[in-house]
Amino acid sequence: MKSEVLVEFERESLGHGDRIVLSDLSLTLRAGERIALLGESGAGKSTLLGVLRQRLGRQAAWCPQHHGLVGPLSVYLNIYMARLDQHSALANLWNLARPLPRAWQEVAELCKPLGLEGLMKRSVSQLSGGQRQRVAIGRALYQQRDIFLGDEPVASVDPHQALSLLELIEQRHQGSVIALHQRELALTHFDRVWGIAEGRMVIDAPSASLSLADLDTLYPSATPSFADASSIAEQEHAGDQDAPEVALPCHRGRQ
Ligand SMILES: Nc1ncnc2c1ncn2[C@@H]1O[C@H](COP(=O)(O)OP(=O)(O)OP(=O)(O)O)[C@@H](O)[C@H]1O
Repeated sequence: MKSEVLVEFERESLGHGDRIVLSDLSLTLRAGERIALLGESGAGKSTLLGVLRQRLGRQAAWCPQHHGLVGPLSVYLNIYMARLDQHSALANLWNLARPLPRAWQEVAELCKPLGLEGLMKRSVSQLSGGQRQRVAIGRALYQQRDIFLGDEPVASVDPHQALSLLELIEQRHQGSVIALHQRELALTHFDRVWGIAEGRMVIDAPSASLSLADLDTLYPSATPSFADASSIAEQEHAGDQDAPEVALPCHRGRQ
């Protein structure tokens, strides 16, 4: 039996004002699905996530691409802000000046698996890019919603952290739609892949049925021919005996 349909698009066009980004979109998001959303920069991942967020409303936790954190405020307050609407105005005001013990404890428990426990009092403007990204994930987790929507939430962390963050997100949500560029993770840690290219959803398939080579087709501008690549290498490293070999983009996906 198929699970409940959460969002359905039927031959729709999505975009910004008069500008259409995705045409003729037919797509179904079902309860419990973990979806990796792939596509070149500018393909329309954020555009689709924005519409999903509108349609899912309070079912969805949101982790934006540029984090949306308030630099001068502490890690604690940035995470606490995710539930401002669940507390009274007085509690919120009090918390700005002096954290309430219960809220502090809740945020501290969340900070542990994010590796932020020693940083709760530090202002976000004093954190590294990866630490900020983990605060942004923490804020989305603190919303305690069913579905996690993330716009490249593991783009600034190392591969090991990316894995453990995805696992944490998975443990705490019934489903997710996550934009990312790590094709291996898309195949190994998600049920389904949505792939956008040239204004269309060109891949909508179980990850188990896809290969890295299939995902490479989403990045045409990152796949120069071997002849082109070696000619670039020759030009760039002419006369440079110790120059490193040019790494071909996406080479592991070729079969
Ligand atoms: N507010 C906006 N108004 C008009 N056009 C927009 C707006 N936001 C994005 N676009 C355009 O829509 C297209 C898709 O952008 P989008 O941000 O959805 O891509 P993306 O796949 O998320 O890219 P990236 O990986 O670089 O974040 C781009 O051509 C972009 O210039």
